[in-house]
Amino acid sequence: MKITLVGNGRMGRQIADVVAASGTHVIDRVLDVNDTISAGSFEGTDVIIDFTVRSAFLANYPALVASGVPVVVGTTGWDDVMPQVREAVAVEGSSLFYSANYSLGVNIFFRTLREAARLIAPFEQFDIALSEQHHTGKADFPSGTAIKAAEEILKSNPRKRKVVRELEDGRKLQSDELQVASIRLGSVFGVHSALIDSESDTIELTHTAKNRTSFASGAVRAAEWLVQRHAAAPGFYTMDDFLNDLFSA
Ligand SMILES: NC(=O)c1ccc[n+]([C@@H]2O[C@H](COP(=O)([O-])OP(=O)(O)OC[C@H]3O[C@@H](n4cnc5c(N)ncnc54)[C@H](O)[C@@H]3O)[C@@H](O)[C@H]2O)c1
Ligand SMILES: O=C(O)C1=N[C@H](C(=O)O)CCC1
Repeated sequence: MKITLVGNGRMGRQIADVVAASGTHVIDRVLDVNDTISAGSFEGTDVIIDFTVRSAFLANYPALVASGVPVVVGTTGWDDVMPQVREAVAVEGSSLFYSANYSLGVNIFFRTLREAARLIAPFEQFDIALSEQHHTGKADFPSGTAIKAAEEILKSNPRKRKVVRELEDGRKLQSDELQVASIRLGSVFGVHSALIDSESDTIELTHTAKNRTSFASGAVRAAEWLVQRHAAAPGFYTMDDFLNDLFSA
């Protein structure tokens, strides 16, 4: 595949390394903040992989989608505009794959968490909260991964109804509120924990990223899958579509 990278930061460079090491694909173009991006920027490329920042993604997604080239998006922090992005993909008949986290390990963590949240739901003695830690260069909080983990808990445990990202002094957390706490620390690649507590015990589920390789190799695998999928059925895809294929194969 000829891959165009949008974003030449920590993740863009990691993807270029993974692609170079694989010897299977090539990086066709690398576009960053000083490039003018339009639908025409992607002519002749097979797939676009975008790891930028919220503001860049909001500015660029109409061009990415209008190019007709399938797009894998790793950029986080734009969940609030998901309906508009889905609509643009449908109108253009293009394909876009989004995951807040392309690591297989994190996606196994999500499924484990979904089950844990379901199992504790009937037992009021068990409370649950989430924490995430990332490097100080990260622009968004909570992490996209933590937002997705929180969605899994809300779906599986009716005792939690809304997410609280920051606590205000003097206000107690309500029992139906799910706290998601964010820490920015040094060069941490990403640590996500679900903390389950009762009077008798604690259960902790933690995923710790040891480097960025699994994010990058997961994004490249998602790109391979999306190129095939786009040819058969263009649309908006997520990790669940990809993993359901992978796990059932
Ligand atoms: N989905 C995943 O698996 C996963 C993994 C790691 C990081 N991320 C997310 O990926 C994103 C990038 O992370 P990073 O650590 O590489 O960040 P980074 O800050 O190192 O890189 C972002 C890059 O985007 C570029 N950029 C800014 N504005 C642009 C524009 N208008 N057009 C094109 N490029 C532009 C910046 O110059 C920079 O090179 C973040 O949102 C992060 O949360 C997702
Ligand atoms: O380093 C980052 O930035 C990461 N961002 C993603 C998120 O917001 O969940 C994935 C983990 C690393």
